[in-house]
Amino acid sequence: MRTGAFRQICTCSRTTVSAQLRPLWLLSNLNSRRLQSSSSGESEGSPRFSSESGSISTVDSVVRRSVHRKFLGKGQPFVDFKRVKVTAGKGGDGAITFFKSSRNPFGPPSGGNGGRGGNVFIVASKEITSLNGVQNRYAAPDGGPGQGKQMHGADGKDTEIVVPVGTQVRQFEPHERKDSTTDDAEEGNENDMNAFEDEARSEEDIKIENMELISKFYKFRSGYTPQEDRMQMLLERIPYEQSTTGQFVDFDLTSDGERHLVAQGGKGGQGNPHFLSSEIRGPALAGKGRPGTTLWLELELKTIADAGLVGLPNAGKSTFLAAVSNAHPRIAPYPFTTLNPYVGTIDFPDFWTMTIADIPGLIEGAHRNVGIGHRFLRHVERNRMLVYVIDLAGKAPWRDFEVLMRELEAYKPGLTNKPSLIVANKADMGKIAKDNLEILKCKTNVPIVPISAMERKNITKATDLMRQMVEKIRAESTD
Ligand SMILES: Nc1nc2c(ncn2[C@@H]2O[C@H](COP(=O)(O)OP(=O)(O)OP(=O)(O)O)[C@@H](O)[C@H]2O)c(=O)[nH]1
Ligand SMILES: [Mg+2]
Repeated sequence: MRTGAFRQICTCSRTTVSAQLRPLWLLSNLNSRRLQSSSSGESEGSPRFSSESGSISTVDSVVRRSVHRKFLGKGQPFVDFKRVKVTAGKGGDGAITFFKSSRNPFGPPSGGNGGRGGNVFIVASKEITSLNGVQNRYAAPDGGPGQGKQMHGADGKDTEIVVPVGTQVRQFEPHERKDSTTDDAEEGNENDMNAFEDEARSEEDIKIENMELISKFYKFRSGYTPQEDRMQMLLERIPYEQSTTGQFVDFDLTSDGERHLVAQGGKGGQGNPHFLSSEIRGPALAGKGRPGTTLWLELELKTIADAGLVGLPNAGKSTFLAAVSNAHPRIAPYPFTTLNPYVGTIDFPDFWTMTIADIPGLIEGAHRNVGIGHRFLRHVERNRMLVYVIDLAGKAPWRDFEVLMRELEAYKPGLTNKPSLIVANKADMGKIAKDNLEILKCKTNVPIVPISAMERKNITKATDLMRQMVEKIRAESTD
């Protein structure tokens, strides 16, 4: 009896150790054994594998839990603000080559142009809901250099920054930029201007400066130095070589698939055939690729939904969202259960749909960022209509409503002018809820629908009213 018990303990501990040391090997082994057991009609917890079933269920439950967390959005932190440095690719240099043949060892110029540097685009996708996956830096690849036989370099591949729908993109200038990354073309121009302005400088200095400027835009075959008249010709060409400076970036991505160019790749340098003229018969120079645009962007995600749920913590916003839509938000009897906006879709029987956003609870002083109010308020801004979720079981629900209105107005004047509805929740709480409802009705003209989100009572009345309002807003916006 005692020996048997001891053997059983040994078997269990051996299984546990191997599960920790060789999880993959064990998992496949166990899975195949589980398959055998199910094909032979045995239940999962069959006594035959009793010592191992504990390990299987542990692994399974871990996997299941992590999948569950992922679906709830808990696996990845929600990010709604990010700063990003973006650099487009540099253009490739043009080539300095000549056709050669047995008859003509110094044939005509044949250098190909350099390829364009890769552009950087920003694309909106409804598949993602957070800026979490956006990196801090993006750099598109450079264009390829030109080759002999007039072969042009390949263009750099374009890079895409994928962001959620509702992201606002704005360019900003960080302090360090002034010194380190001023566009060298602009710098060159400035030098050029100064050269003419400063009469005190000697001709020799001007010559050196011009040569420096020219060498930013052109490359020469080793040992070749352009003569005076050619230097002048190259200086005159410089304005045409400069990359066009992009416009200030400031836009809003409001629909799925919307795509904007934010940083343009540098132009490729021209090959030496472009410098052929009646004076220059064998051009020993070519254009250099231009640098791509570098800029800093601020990305700010502001949820866009047809209706936004606004309420104090614990009012029952998430319970209402779960009752009316396909969403499964976390619901708990303590404040700030919801910390990130959560968008669900309400499907009506006639296949008409609308989106609804559960916004984290706001408290008094939210407009001063009390209770990280600013982070939450930014998600109220862009919903088409507002649904105030008020707790009828509270001490003075009408005051809660006043606080919410005040906070919204203080954050952004005019925000409360959006079409609104009050969903008076927890109407199942007996006399106190009934009395509070009567007082609330006297205090405001905003339509009120008493509901019990928990018991799913009067929900359809609320959603039908929301639909009417959204249909009206959509119709007005398309007019
Ligand atoms: N009696 C009653 N309780 C409700 C009702 N609706 C929600 N509750 C309860 O109220 C508590 C808070 O509900 P939530 O839906 O998490 O509230 P919330 O507004 O999302 O809260 P935060 O996310 O913290 O802002 C939970 O314990 C719910 O079960 C209702 O209609 N009647
Ligand atoms: Mg909630």
